[in-house]
Amino acid sequence: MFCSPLKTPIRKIFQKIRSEDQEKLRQLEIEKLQREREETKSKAVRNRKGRTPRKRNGNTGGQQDPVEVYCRIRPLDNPDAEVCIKPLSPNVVQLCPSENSVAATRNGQLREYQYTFQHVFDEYTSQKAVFDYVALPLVEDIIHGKNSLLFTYGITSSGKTYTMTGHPKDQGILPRALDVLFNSIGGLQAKKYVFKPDKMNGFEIQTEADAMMERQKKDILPGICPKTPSTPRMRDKIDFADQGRVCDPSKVEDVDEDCSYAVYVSYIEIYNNFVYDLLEELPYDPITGYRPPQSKILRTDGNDNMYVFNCVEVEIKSPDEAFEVLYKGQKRRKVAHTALNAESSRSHSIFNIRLIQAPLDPQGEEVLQDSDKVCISQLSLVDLAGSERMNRTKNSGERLKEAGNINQSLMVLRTCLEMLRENQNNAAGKMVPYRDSKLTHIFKNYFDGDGKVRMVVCVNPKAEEYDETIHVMKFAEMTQEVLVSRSQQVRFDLGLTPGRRHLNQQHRDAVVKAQELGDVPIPVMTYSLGSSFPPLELIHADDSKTLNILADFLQDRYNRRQTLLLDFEKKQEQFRAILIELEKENSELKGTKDEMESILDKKEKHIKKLESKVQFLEKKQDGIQRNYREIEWEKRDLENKLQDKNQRVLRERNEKERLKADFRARLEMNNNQWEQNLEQERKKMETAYGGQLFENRRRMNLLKSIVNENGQIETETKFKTPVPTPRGGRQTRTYTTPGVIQTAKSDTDVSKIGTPRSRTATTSSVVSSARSMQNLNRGTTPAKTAPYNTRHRRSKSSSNAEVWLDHKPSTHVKLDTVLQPEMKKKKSVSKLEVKDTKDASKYCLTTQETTSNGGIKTKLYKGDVLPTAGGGAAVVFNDLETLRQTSPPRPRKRRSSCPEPPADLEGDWTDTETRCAIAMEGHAHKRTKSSYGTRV
Ligand SMILES: Nc1ncnc2c1ncn2[C@@H]1O[C@H](COP(=O)(O)OP(=O)(O)OP(=O)(O)O)[C@@H](O)[C@H]1O
Repeated sequence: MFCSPLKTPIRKIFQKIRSEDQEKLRQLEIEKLQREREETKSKAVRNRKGRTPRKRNGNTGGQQDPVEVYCRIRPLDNPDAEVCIKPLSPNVVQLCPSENSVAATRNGQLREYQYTFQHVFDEYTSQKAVFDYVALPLVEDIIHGKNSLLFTYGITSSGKTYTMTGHPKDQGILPRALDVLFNSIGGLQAKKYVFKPDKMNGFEIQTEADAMMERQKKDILPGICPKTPSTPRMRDKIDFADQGRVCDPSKVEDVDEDCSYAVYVSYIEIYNNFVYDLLEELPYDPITGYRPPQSKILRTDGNDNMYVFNCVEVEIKSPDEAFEVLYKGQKRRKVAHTALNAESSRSHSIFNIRLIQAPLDPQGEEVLQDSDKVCISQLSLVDLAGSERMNRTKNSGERLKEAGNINQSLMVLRTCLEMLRENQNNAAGKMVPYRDSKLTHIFKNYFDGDGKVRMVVCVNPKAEEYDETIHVMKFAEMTQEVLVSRSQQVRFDLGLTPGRRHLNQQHRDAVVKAQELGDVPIPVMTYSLGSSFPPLELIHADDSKTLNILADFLQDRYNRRQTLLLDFEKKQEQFRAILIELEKENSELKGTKDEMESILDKKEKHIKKLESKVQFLEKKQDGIQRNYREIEWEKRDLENKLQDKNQRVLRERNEKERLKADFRARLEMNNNQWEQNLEQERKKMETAYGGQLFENRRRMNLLKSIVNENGQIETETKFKTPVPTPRGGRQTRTYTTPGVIQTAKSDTDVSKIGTPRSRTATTSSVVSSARSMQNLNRGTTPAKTAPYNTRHRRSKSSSNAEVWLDHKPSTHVKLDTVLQPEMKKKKSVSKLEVKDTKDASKYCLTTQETTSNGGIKTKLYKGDVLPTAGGGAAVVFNDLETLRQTSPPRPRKRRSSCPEPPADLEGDWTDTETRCAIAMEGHAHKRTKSSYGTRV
């Protein structure tokens, strides 16, 4: 089938293809540019991730500061108790031994010792004062990118934990430090996960988009889909405000606003010289409960800093979050009840606050994506376990072991500091045994590196504590002599506009306002050189103060101008680079455009060619369609004719069927007619036979008497005629000579009987004539009584005209019997052929068999040959002659009047008759209903 062509739309299709091609080219160009940009971006990201972040970018500048030691005396539990220590001045304490002290008993004299510290806090000093004095400068340092270590030292129950942590209502250094830190950087914090730990003590920077993805993954999604109970999350949130916590309002002023900040905390303890992570989520087993924590190992990072490997660091965004972490860690901390302290710390705890800061990008929007410009500063707040005398604590078992380890680690700390001092004073260069204890190993960086180290020596003024306190004082005094390198404040001199975060915020606010007001033009970002000039009026000629203020102001203004110029130049450079890039892109695009235009020209030419080809094909298609229509008409015409013929054939077939049925009906009618006629004939014959039978019997008796007289002839005559039963079946009636009655066993027997009569003759004597019997029979039998085929009449010609077909098998033995059948005209055959039956009207079959007494019995079956409708012949047997040859003749005996018939007569006769039913014609036919003959 051909489709109808769409001539006009083809042009439109071509135009569409052309425009699609152009569009595709444009898209390809855009994709190419995007790919190039992404590649450059990913290269930048790869370069960024490959670097290890620097810990800090300041240098020591060769300056050193001694470890600052503060002394805090706790109040007595019993105000009336004797004291062994009293502050003499803000820096000096005096240690007075009690009379019971070991030193007093040993020396026998009560000697007083004075110790000078950075500051001495008496028992009335508040937590706030201690914090402001000791820890606030350290918080300032951490914000300025410096490291600091603050630890509390003292004997057990001297107030170390109280000083470091305090109570919710009376907070110690740690919570206050967190408060101040968040008060200072709260609004300058980067979004969560912008700074991400690299698990090697460093941090990497993520874009805000990546950080948002991580927030969704870690914080939002687990909240939406809570974890299974087998891995319990953090304990329920604690509201610290409910516990009466009062925030410290202090704030560090000098914070770089053009930086972004993030706070990470970790909480570890050193217990029995093993490091444990107090914030680690312990695996939970429903049967055994929480699994015990695994100790951590210490490692050195790329900057030779010690850190706890695989330690959990939590990013916190508010003091409350920090307190949750602190609370969680404290619950896990090893605390025990001892004789000297109800809640004695059995481990050294270290709470690390790490502040990560990085400058903002030039727009003041996001963190600058440069890992080299990241500063990590750390404040370690350490609550040491208290040294204790074994005999005083009366510890045993586990507590005793703990105490041993605590004392051991404190001893190592003492040794390390002594060694350091010695090295610093004498340049001894001895190896400091930091590795002897985890406590000293972990703080190695603070003593070897730069930063600030402060110690608060806590003292219990109880007189009984004198002997131990004196050791603490000695250690504290010695520690003050150890020098630690000073850190420099971090400054990111990148030449970026100072105050860009603030300006950006102002600009954003202005844009929002302008959008709200509608018509007002959107303001552009402006840069300022700082505040206006200070008052310049000189009070007197030597007013150096005003001049100094002016000089500072001008210096600051100059600095700002320089920074702005730098920023401007940098931006110019960037702009130029972008312009060059764009110019390159432009020229490349021009080249591509020319290329594309030439491709387009080629394609247009190709399209024109295709259009002319299409026109030619359209014409060709028109011609083909015309032909197709004509063929279509012809086809339809032929189909109509074929349909007519089919109908005619169908009609004729129906007519034939009808004729056939008609013919069959007529045939059946004729058959019925014939059957009725036959039935009538049969009935007539039966009535005729009745009279004839009587006559035959009479004659038979006559014949018997003749035979008896001569004693030579034995004759038996049997007639079997089927008589119709009242029910339409057949009944067999046997006629025989008197005294011999034979009855057929069944209808089958009757049907087997082919001839109505039989005769037996012996040849051993002269004989009577069977012929006379034959004639007798023939004379009494009416010709028309033949029951088998009414259509073929028996020949009525004389015996002279009869032509016999004498059928003798080749094995026939000729006997010299006197009595022979009379066959005037005969044709002898040993093998019967159909053609032999053509001229014959009579048929005789001769068979021979030996008898039991050695004689030969010859049987002659005779019958009429009748032509059949199929062109063959049928033999109706009607006579049987039996010739017996016996030897030698026995003396003559008088026979009984009714001799017994031979026993085998009936069977033989029947058997042979069956054998005679041989097909003589070349084709098969159905058996007729007649039981007297066999049609062949
Ligand atoms: N300055 C102080 N003002 C009021 N109470 C204090 C002070 N110092 C300590 N205390 C109290 O003294 C007790 C013991 O103090 P703390 O637990 O802090 O001692 P410690 O040195 O940490 O002991 P340990 O080494 O055994 O852990 C606590 O009940 C605490 O409240």
